[in-house]
Amino acid sequence: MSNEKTIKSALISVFSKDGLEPIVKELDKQGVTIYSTGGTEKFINDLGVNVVPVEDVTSYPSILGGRVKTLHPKVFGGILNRQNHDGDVAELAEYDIPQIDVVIVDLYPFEKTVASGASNQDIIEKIDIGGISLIRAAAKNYADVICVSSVDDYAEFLELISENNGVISEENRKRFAGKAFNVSSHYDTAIFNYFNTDHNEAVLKISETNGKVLRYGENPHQKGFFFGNFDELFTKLHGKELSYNNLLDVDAAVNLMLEFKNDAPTFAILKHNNACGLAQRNTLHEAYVDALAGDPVSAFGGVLISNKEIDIATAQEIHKLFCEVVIAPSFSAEALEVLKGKKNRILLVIHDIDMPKTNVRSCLNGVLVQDRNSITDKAEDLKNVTNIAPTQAQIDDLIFASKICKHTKSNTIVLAKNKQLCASGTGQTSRVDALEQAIHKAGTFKFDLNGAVMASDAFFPFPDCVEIANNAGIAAVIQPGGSIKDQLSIDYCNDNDVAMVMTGTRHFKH
Ligand SMILES: NC(=O)c1ncn([C@@H]2O[C@H](COP(=O)(O)O)[C@@H](O)[C@H]2O)c1NC=O
Repeated sequence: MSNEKTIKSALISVFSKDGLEPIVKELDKQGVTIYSTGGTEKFINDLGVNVVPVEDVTSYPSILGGRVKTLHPKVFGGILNRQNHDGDVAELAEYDIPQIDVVIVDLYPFEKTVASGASNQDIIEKIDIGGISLIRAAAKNYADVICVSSVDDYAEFLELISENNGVISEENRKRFAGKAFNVSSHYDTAIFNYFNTDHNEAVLKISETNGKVLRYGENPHQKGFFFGNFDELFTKLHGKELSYNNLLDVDAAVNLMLEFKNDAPTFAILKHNNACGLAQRNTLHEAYVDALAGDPVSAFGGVLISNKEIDIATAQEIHKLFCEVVIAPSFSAEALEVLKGKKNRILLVIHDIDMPKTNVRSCLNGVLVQDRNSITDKAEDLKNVTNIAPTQAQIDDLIFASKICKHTKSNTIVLAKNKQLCASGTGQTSRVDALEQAIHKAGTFKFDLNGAVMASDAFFPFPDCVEIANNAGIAAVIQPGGSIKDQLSIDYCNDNDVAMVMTGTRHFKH
């Protein structure tokens, strides 16, 4: 597939002029005729390079405030004609249409304008029409034309023309056409998603152009990729590349800690997406020590997150533990110095931005999409259903436990006391199993469950769980309620002086 073509003419119309200068100079050196639009033409002129205004080709001015400038048969004829087609060649001559061999476009920055919070009118004006049409036309006719559709490709294009003195193979023209359709489809996806903010259309369009190849997927024999903007959420200060499993744990950790964002110092340790330790204290150091006490065995190799700056005292404690990732809103300089002491330890500063409002996951031969679980149980939402009401300290613990429960794999039971996670049962097929796992674990790490509270992600279908919990010393329970047999659990609690509140909100996490 060699079919080489020598560049003799180029149409350049770019929003950002950054990085264009060396290309213009190289094209000029090779004697290429350059056509260009308003601002780009001025830029090229200012470089002292000869340039033909596109108006000279179209014999028409740029109109409607620039909405129409290259949209003309003489421009698109010059790009779309087939050079091996006698009819096309004759029409070019008949209508005095110049041949165009290269199209270089940088589109109006639609996504950036949306992200900047600009007005609707400003955003609409940043929907590029002429530029996207130039890209599509040039890419379609890659048999004769090369399309440079992004600033990201300038360096490669410059190398191609410099090395081969303007001669471009069909292979390269086709490759650049592929890049161009990537640019145009991504651009249109962004526009569609702007118009479909209320999800009125049951259509999912995701376009991620900065995919990252991961070392491997969940296991070494699986390929893995991450499609997303990691740098928007985090600044990575130190450590090895994040793996597929690290990313999943980081996601779980961030979502969990958002529940405690504005609270007193809180520290969480996660393993395989579930919290194995979490505590809230007056200082971060105490919070870390008590989070670790929740399960010092599971904490090995875990992901750590705090809602406050990591100070030196906390860092010195953390440094004794082998952990994969530490995430915090900031690190003091001394803390950073200590934590950098392990070469591979990943240190991430989390930025203050919102997480997406929807969750997406693969399902069968498609994807499932749902709203993010944005409900956090609050004291004012609790309905006391037992004769005795929980004390204020118990209410605080119930809310604390419920927040952890919401971010733990179902079925789950979370046991907590004095703002410390005592233990949880995670991802069990029965609620009783989850509770028994939690009680067993609490015993392993010597927690006294007398006076502790229990949170359940879903209702109790039978009174068995409250009975087992009461026998373990649990004093108060939080659950959504909604079982036809709720009364049996309520009766048991009343007979045994256990307080129970209902939230009306289920927190399944599958
Ligand atoms: N209206 C048109 O015919 C048209 N042709 C090219 N553009 C865009 O105009 C920009 C360049 O404009 P200028 O050279 O005037 O700075 C580029 O982002 C290009 O994609 C156009 N603008 C928007 O659609």
